[in-house]
Amino acid sequence: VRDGMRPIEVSQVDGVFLEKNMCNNWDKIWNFQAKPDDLLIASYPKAGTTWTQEIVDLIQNNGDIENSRRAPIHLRHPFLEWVRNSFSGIDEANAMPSPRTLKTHLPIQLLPPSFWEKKCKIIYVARNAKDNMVSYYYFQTMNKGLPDPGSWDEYFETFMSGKVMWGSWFDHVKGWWKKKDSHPILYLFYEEMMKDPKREIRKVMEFLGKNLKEEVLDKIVNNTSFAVMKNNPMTNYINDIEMNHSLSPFMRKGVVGDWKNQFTEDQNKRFNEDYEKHMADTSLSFFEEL
Ligand SMILES: Nc1ncnc2c1ncn2[C@@H]1O[C@H](COP(=O)(O)O)[C@@H](OP(=O)(O)O)[C@H]1O
Ligand SMILES: CCc1ccc(OS(=O)(=O)O)cc1
Repeated sequence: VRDGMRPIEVSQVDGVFLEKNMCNNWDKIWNFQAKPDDLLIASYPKAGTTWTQEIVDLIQNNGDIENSRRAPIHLRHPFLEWVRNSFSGIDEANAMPSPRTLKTHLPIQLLPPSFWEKKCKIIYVARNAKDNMVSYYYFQTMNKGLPDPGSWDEYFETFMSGKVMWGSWFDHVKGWWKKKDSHPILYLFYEEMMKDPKREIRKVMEFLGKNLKEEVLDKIVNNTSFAVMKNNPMTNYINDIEMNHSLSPFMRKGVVGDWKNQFTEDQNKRFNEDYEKHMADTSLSFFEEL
């Protein structure tokens, strides 16, 4: 597939749509050598990745705000599979001293096997499909490093068929959910993070084996709020040359239930029917409003 309007070509690895550069570099990605003390943050795109990254970074830095503002978030945590011009997430990760925190959007079956072999800790964050779809639509609108989404109605079909970058939302969230029973994976939900951020931040802290004082946790809650991250140039991607924030800001709304402003009644009905079928074989469930 070639997107004529943008400098991007899309291809597939094992039936999952990925940028062509990633597919051409697939051997290098697949053979990436993880280390036992690597921490991986994994997610479907637009599920709350950046939010989770900032929480993790602040916990690792014992709540030191200045330290977490040392660099934009994408430089603090290499985006493993991303390849662009001279940039390679794998090269960035290989050049980084340990302990490393890495980011990926790969579905479970495409994660380099060394992460399993080295028993690396993984934090996965998931978001309800409807809000995730709306957020992804606006992100593809503003990010010319991703395919043009077309109209909302067109995108609705594309998303439902899983023909988006990093593949089907359904396969992604279900695959990672299943794996958590046999591997150290902390599975977070965007909606739970919205409902009780301190409780979820504490979970991350415990998973990382840290013990921070209450006041430090409160500081992390405040500094990872939507409002603070939206104004923080180290988390809001304001200087990313591929993103046009005037079309839609990276830090867009940051709420649960925004899908109600986007889905038509018909789309909601169709979505719910398909959803039932796709999710019949999993114990995983989501809140789509708070
Ligand atoms: N601190 C925060 N609190 C709540 N939502 C946040 C957040 N930081 C980012 N987000 C939201 O998370 C989504 C981006 O996810 P990712 O980091 O995986 O790309 C966007 O959702 P919306 O587009 O719904 O606003 C963004 O606004
Ligand atoms: C186009 C590069 C890019 C940047 C960020 C992405 O997703 S997320 O913000 O981490 O969810 C995806 C692609």
